[in-house]
Amino acid sequence: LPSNKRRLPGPKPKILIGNLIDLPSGGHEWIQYAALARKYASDVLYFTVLGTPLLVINSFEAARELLDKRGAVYSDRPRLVMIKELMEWDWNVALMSYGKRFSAYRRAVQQEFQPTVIAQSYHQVIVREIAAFLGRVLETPDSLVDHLKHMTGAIIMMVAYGHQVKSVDDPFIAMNEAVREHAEEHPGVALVDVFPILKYLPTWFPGASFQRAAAIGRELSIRMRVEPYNMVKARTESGNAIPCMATKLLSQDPPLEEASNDEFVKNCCAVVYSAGADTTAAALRNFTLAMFVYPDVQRRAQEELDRVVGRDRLPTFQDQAKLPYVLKVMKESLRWRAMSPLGVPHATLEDDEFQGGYIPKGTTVLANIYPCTRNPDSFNPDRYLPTPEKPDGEPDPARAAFGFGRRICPGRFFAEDSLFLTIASMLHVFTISHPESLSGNDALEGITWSSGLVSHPSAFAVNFTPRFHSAPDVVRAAQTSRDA
Ligand code: HEM
Repeated sequence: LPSNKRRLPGPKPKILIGNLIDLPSGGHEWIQYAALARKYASDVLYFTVLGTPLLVINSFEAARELLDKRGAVYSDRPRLVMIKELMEWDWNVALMSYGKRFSAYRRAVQQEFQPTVIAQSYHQVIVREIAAFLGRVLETPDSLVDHLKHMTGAIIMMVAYGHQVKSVDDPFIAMNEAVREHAEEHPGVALVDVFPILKYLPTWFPGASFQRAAAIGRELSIRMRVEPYNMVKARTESGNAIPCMATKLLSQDPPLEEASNDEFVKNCCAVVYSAGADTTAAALRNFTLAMFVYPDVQRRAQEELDRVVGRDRLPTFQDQAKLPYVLKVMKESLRWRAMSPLGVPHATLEDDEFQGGYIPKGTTVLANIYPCTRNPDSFNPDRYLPTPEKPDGEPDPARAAFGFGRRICPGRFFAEDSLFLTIASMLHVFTISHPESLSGNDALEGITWSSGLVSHPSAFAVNFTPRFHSAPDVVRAAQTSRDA
């Protein structure tokens, strides 16, 4: 640090390695960062790792101030040698450095997922896949994880590529799963991110196992972009195109920043394919857990559904305005456990100062979403109701769960819509319960959440019991009418 600059709070760096051994690891890192923030009585923590600065933000206010209000400075992404350079995922707008090329991609993705387009073009896909999902849960209630993978994958594949997923063994779902597993085994911060020089080691070099991992990651990166895209191209050429994001972008000119429209469309659709399914599935697993941990919340939501929807049909998007409690259950599912607890790292484009401390250009910035929301442990949809002290209720958790500033998730409206209707439908059709009828903290015993870009709860057993006699008929009727 320049001698006239003050270092922000955080553990004292050691010679050469800096804070390498102070960085939380071994799971639930977001809780460890929050504890460090309390220890240093600061909502921002500053580390240096082998010369590279890292800032971890631990409060909503600091995240708003830095990432939202100072977006011109805080919207870059770090170098990420392993993912971007070795695995060659640099085509992915979520990882792209800030600049003209990024803006062109971001604009295209954002336009496809604004509320008017979603309502016009995608609601019907969501509605159809939810009916199919409910049917599968009725048939094999023990396979929730597979059913969620199937549904979220099917929605995204239809929206992005016009591809109808027929089973959880669909090759594109399997490919996405392979990417997810690979990312979990080889998390973003590999040794090569700390020592970029390692990138030049050949794969056969002892200790260069990351090179072999990178080779697999590279192959997946290519297949993921090329294979679904080629399918759309082949269908278009044979006159059987199904309207979707890919066909729409193909009919337009590429932005000036990109010479080839093929590449542009391939990259835009692949980012939606890679970012859109797993996050939504994680949110729905957290929701399911919360429902047997908090049976009173479940009951209140179901009373509202009985009042508004009755028992002859499934809930629809048109019911949303009349289902304020169910909507708050959805919001609370975004807050209770973050699907992406440390978000995607931002990076600074210029030197900056905050609370009297210095933040150099090129600092990696993590927003720890976990402490950004208060009372993290109780699932309480009533927290959003106005009180005399808080006339607007507590802040909408979507303002943290989807990240911040110019990099905020462009899929957030789409994600919230899919979550709302899935949650309303699951609550309408099923009583969700713990197999041994446990509730409260006892029902959470032993459950942990994975680290990584997307955080999933560990496996848990759950019972889905049709809530009323005709519930299976209501689902079957919805499947038939929506298939027609
Ligand atoms: C519950 C579901 C979802 C959650 C919790 C979620 C969360 C996030 C978060 C935390 C970020 C990082 C924001 C930041 O850097 O500050 C992000 C970025 C992104 N998300 Fe989502 N997301 C979800 C669903 C989706 C969906 C459905 C799509 C696609 C339609 C999508 C597309 C993207 C893209 C393209 C980015 C990169 C944005 C950029 O770098 O500018 N996400 N998301």
